[in-house]
Amino acid sequence: MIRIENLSKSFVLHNQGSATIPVMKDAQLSVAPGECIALTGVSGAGKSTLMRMIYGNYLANAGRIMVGDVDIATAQPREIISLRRETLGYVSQFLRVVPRVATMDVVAEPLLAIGTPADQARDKACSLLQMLNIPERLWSLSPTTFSGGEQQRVNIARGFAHDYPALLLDEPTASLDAKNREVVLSLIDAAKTRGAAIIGIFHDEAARDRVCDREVDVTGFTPQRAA
Ligand SMILES: Nc1ncnc2c1ncn2[C@@H]1O[C@H](COP(=O)(O)OP(=O)(O)OP(=O)(O)O)[C@@H](O)[C@H]1O
Repeated sequence: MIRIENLSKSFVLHNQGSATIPVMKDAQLSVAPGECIALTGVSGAGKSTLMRMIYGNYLANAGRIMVGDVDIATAQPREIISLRRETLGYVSQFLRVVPRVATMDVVAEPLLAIGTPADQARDKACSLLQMLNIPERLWSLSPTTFSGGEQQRVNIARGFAHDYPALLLDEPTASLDAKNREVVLSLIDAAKTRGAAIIGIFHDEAARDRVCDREVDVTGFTPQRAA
């Protein structure tokens, strides 16, 4: 479902004499439907950079990033937007809150975007918010004022509302209590069971061991080692 071939990335710092920082060279990675892989490696090794390239936020310098039959490395913005709507989900660490939009609608939005009838989208949103222990009295409020953990759970509910065939998870269990952490792990398990291909960054080692089938150490893709 996700296949990365010969992927390379350097950052050019235009405001610092165009200094070039090579971060990744010839990265290879393949994730099958139903498989969850963990990106590992020391801080600064390039885990977030790889994730951002797969989501199309950072442009690759060379190589291919196939998600289904779309190559993100060369796709037009329009194709990337459509891929993100239908195929590729991303649970980032922080919720990007739109002021004045009710929590329930924040969670239902990805379903409405693919044409799910409003009542069905709301039902799914409510059941996810319930599972993730967001008190019902908060559902009609904007999550702007929610605690860090509450915002993260709203973000997870939103990320799991639509059954994306491919899913990127950035620290999905960070700042969660034991009970909610279990809920998130069960959502990941369920996504694998329905055939989602998942790539995650998990600093929570026990969580990683529970849900990941494989670890990929991105240090192996740093230019010095690859040379
Ligand atoms: N936008 C950017 N501009 C310039 N350099 C960047 C940019 N983003 C990342 N880098 C550099 O790329 C390297 C990899 O960073 P990245 O954030 O991907 O590492 P990481 O493995 O996710 O680290 P951590 O575990 O600390 O989050 C670092 O040396 C970083 O300074």
